[in-house]
Amino acid sequence: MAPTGALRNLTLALEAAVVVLGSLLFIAWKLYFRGSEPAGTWDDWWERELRELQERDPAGSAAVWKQVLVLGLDGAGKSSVLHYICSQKARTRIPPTLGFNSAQLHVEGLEMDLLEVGGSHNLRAYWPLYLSDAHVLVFVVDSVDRSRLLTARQELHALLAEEPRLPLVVLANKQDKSDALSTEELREELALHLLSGQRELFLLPTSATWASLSTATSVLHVKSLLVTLLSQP
Ligand SMILES: Nc1nc2c(ncn2[C@@H]2O[C@H](COP(=O)(O)OP(=O)(O)OP(=O)(O)O)[C@@H](O)[C@H]2O)c(=O)[nH]1
Ligand SMILES: [Mg+2]
Repeated sequence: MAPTGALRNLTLALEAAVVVLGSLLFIAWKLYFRGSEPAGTWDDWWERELRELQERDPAGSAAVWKQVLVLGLDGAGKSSVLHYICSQKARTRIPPTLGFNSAQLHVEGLEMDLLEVGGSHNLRAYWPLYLSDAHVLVFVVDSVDRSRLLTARQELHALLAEEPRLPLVVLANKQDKSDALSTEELREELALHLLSGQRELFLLPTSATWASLSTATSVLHVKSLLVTLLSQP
């Protein structure tokens, strides 16, 4: 029978060897990962690594959030514009918006929240409530709907009376139709010169249809404009 004392000594020696080996491995691991960095504490090293990672991957850093408010009379094409800005898939029927409709776009470090409030008469009373959170207003006009241009103009001017600085993008929509008014005619009809003052103002001809996505009136130009506009500090 082996003496108990010798067994205890062997166990102690083995434990000591494990501890020494563990310490050596830990030191080697630290030295290996620190490479040629100047001496610093463990915390310094970890913070430096994190900083480098964030610099290497700016998309991983927090995106800037901006809200785009999309308004205009019922049937002007707001939902269609939103759909084709966010998705390039053909859609045959887009139902009228009975309340709100929203879509999110993540482009170049920008988190864009596109919010449409329906344009029917009863919903227009809610439009002003959303202005204070908006970074830009997109106002969609049906370029064919001559009989309601005055209403569109009155609604737009009333809306912006208290918002002298809010950037405005007016879309002269349905330009694919042969009887559409031109942007020059709409600029006059909507009296846009009265709204320009201190704000950035754009008037774009658009066709919110799948067939027009690769044409000069594509809504993808609106997307580019919004990215440029909202990327400004
Ligand atoms: N030809 C053509 N039709 C369009 C265009 N934009 C929208 N439409 C059509 O117009 C109708 C109304 O479009 P919507 O996008 O629902 O209009 P809206 O402004 O969202 O209307 P509400 O939600 O009721 O306020 C739909 O039948 C669309 O397919 C366009 O540029 N060209
Ligand atoms: Mg709609």
